[in-house]
Amino acid sequence: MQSDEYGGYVDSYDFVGTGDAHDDEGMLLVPGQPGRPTDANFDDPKVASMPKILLMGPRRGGKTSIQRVIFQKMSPHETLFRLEATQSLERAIVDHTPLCRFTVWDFPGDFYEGDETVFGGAASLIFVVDAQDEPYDHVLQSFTDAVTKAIQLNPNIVIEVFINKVDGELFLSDESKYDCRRDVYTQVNYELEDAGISPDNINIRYHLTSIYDHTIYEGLSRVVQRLIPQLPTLESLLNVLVSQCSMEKAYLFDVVSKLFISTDPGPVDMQSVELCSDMIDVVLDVSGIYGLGPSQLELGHAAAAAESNSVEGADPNSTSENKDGFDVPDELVGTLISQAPAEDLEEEMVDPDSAYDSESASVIRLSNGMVLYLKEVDTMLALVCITRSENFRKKSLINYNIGCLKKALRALVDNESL
Ligand SMILES: Nc1nc2c(ncn2[C@@H]2O[C@H](COP(=O)(O)OP(=O)(O)OP(=O)(O)O)[C@@H](O)[C@H]2O)c(=O)[nH]1
Repeated sequence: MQSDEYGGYVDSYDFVGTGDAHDDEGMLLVPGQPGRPTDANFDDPKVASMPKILLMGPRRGGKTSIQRVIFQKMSPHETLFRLEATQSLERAIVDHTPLCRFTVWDFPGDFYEGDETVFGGAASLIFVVDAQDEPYDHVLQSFTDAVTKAIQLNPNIVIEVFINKVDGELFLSDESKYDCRRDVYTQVNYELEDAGISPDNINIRYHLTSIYDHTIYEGLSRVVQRLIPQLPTLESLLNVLVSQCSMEKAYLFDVVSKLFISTDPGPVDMQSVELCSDMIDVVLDVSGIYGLGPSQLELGHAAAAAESNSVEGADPNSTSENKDGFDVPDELVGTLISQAPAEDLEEEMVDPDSAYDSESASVIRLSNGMVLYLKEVDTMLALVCITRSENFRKKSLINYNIGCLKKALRALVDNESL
């Protein structure tokens, strides 16, 4: 039996590492998330209509590692010994939250010589360059080939260059990273001009990334944000929330991938994004350990709330309509409960599906007087706010406004599925 939702659940799974599933064309199918079905049909109109992100670039640049670390929660160190060279196109569906759905196409190294029509329906082309493998000229020639074909077939495609592996001894200083970016940028422009393409006519974004730190999340978040048609609406909703509640910053995170899909229009400070993203780990870990007792499952409380000094636990008496008065659909609570089998507790990795639900909330007070406030706002979507402690006193006002935001998000999702 298969559910009609791709983020839904089937009763037969092929987990990563327990056997590879192949589609009709013999392509290896990789689940978008551990526990997701691998027998997804990429020809299904619903899947086919999702935006496509293409991962291309030279061999061992780090394409598969990026995909596995972000979307399948492989630890960066594991990529060292668990990944073999990609032999054929690998595709994955990323469908954790209704506002952000897409497919990732991981091509084998070197420029893809096969069917160029793949560029046709693609939203983004990410070209992954190994920053530690100088000189880049040979690699960037194949980049020019890919870009030329991509923009010929699809002028709307967004080109992103991930200058990957900016870590280790070679890139200890920020200066060395910026030098590397400048080298790649100059070389790309040179190659494009050589191929008769004016670099001014193509919008190419450059990201310095490493799977060993937060830069890869930042780079992919920027890519993914461009795929969301409702982004301007999300930004203005967050803007209203931030100004009404005198917050410093608010981010919407996909809880599973930990990519931030939107924020208010104020400047983004990556340290604060990292902090918010770490908070998601804390919530999932604490909920995974303490939030899944049988009694809580019966009551529909898969969430625990963490606070650095004190813990704000979920109200044991609350029902599916929580204390803030938000309407939490009973079916949702029911689904979440049914997805939390006891054996999950034995898994080393916390399954976000079972550790995160409509009751999930957490407050962390920092020693510098700032407060981080996390609240569930939609399926696998978390709002993480940064606010001064003096502005956090009117918590009911903040919760009321977050309730309004939640309703607006639901309306956006419902509109989308019409
Ligand atoms: N230091 C460092 N190593 C990385 C990073 N990303 C990937 N690697 C390593 O690079 C090696 C190759 O990674 P892959 O993900 O297999 O590269 P690929 O581009 O998919 O290679 P093909 O499958 O041959 O196309 C692995 O040993 C990874 O551990 C990074 O950000 N920093």
